[in-house]
Amino acid sequence: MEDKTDALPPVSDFSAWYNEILRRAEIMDVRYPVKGLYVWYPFGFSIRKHTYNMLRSLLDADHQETIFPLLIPDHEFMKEAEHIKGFEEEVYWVTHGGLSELDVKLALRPTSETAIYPMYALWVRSHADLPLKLYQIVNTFRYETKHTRPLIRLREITSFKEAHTVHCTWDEAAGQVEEAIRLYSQFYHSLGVPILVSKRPDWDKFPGADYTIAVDTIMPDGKTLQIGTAHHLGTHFSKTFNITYEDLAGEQQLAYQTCYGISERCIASVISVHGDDTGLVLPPSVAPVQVVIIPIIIGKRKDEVLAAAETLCSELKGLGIRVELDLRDMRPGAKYYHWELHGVPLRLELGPRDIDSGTIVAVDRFKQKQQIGSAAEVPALLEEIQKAITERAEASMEGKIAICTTIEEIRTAVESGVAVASWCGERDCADRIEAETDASLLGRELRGKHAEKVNGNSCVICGREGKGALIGRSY
Ligand SMILES: Nc1ncnc2c1ncn2[C@@H]1O[C@H](COS(=O)(=O)NC(=O)[C@@H](N)CS)[C@@H](O)[C@H]1O
Ligand SMILES: [Zn+2]
Repeated sequence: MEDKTDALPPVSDFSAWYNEILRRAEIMDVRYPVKGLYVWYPFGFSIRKHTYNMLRSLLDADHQETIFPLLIPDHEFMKEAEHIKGFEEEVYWVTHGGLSELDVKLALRPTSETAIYPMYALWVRSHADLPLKLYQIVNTFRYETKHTRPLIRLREITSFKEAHTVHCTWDEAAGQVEEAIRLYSQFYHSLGVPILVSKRPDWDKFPGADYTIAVDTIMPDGKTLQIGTAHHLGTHFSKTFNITYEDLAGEQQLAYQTCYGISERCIASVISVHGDDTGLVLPPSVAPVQVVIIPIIIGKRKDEVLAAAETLCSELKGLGIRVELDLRDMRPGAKYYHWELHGVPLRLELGPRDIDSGTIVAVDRFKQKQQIGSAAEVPALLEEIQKAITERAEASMEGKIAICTTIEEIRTAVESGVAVASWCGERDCADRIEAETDASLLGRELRGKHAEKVNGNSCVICGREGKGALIGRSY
């Protein structure tokens, strides 16, 4: 499925690079005949599998996984006014079963609040049932009218992890939102993807939420990608869906809720943030192939080399490493090209000379070469590569964040990344900043060290005292 006729576009031509890498590295096939729907190649699906295994292992510590129905009756979907306003232009409807028209039209879930919360109303009876913390990883459907793009803006979101929690008090729900962001930070750290956390301005929060905390990363073209969100829902939905619990005094109380979601944009971030002009660069944590062994087969010692390579391969498998032994009838160089394109973090070369000297040539994805003595050294090597990939991405993001004190500086900064500037918090100043820089006000930074550098400075628009805000172009 890969042709090497012309070279991969450089990452600096990001849009072309991104489209090409999805095909060349066999991640997604964009030729499916419905706009906004794409097909996972097995290799891409394997990246997804390892990535979502990581996410599940974090969630399963104190959430339970389940699955709710895809189809939502319109009378449930239309219950919460703000939620409807936010989604009525994006929701797909099913109106027929076979040849007969349905008496109740059914929404394809764009997100599952209105599928889940009627059931939560039946399940939640007492404070003893709380906190309730469930998640599902399902496909959801949004009739996106902006430019659709594989893994980034889909009409069928194939890997939508949505968690929905129920609590006794507003503060407990607020604590859960914090916990969700902590979990997302851990998840993205395991992918080596650096993040910016911010509280979205009120006009950008999730429909029906009290507030929204968002996780963004900066893509190679300087645009931000929102790769996770956590919402405090207050009692907006518990009022509408009558989710109440009996408290210790025997009184009925409205429950407080949160929900938080991640989609396959997490895969888009791993591909984009780490990729280089040679192809994918996959952190060992999620690489389908962590180590590839290339036997250097020379003439009469072929059998000896192959035997040594087989032994090395089974030793690595014994260490739980995802390893491929490439026995294809190709020049080593062509093999190197293939595995580098597929982002394999570590290549081991084994030839007669290496056998004689009892060493193995180890070449990491950044083409750093060294000799190792045995398979036992490989786990530590993979950890070093994980760290190197993470640090490289963190440095790259830091280089895309600029402290700004004027609109002109913001305008320049958002060409290649994110601006940090002082904002008074008023909407009309935010509108002016967005209009004059053609970028979005991402919000007040949380858990980060950038905004504090401009806290107390005067607002870049009105001059009143402001606090640091993040501004950037976004997908
Ligand atoms: N069309 C889309 N394609 C790919 N990912 C998307 C799309 N729309 C949203 N997302 C991702 O899904 C995340 C959660 O979506 S959301 O609307 O913000 N939040 C919810 O739906 C809440 N119910 C939390 S699960 C977003 O942060 C964004 O990263
Ligand atoms: Zn202002």
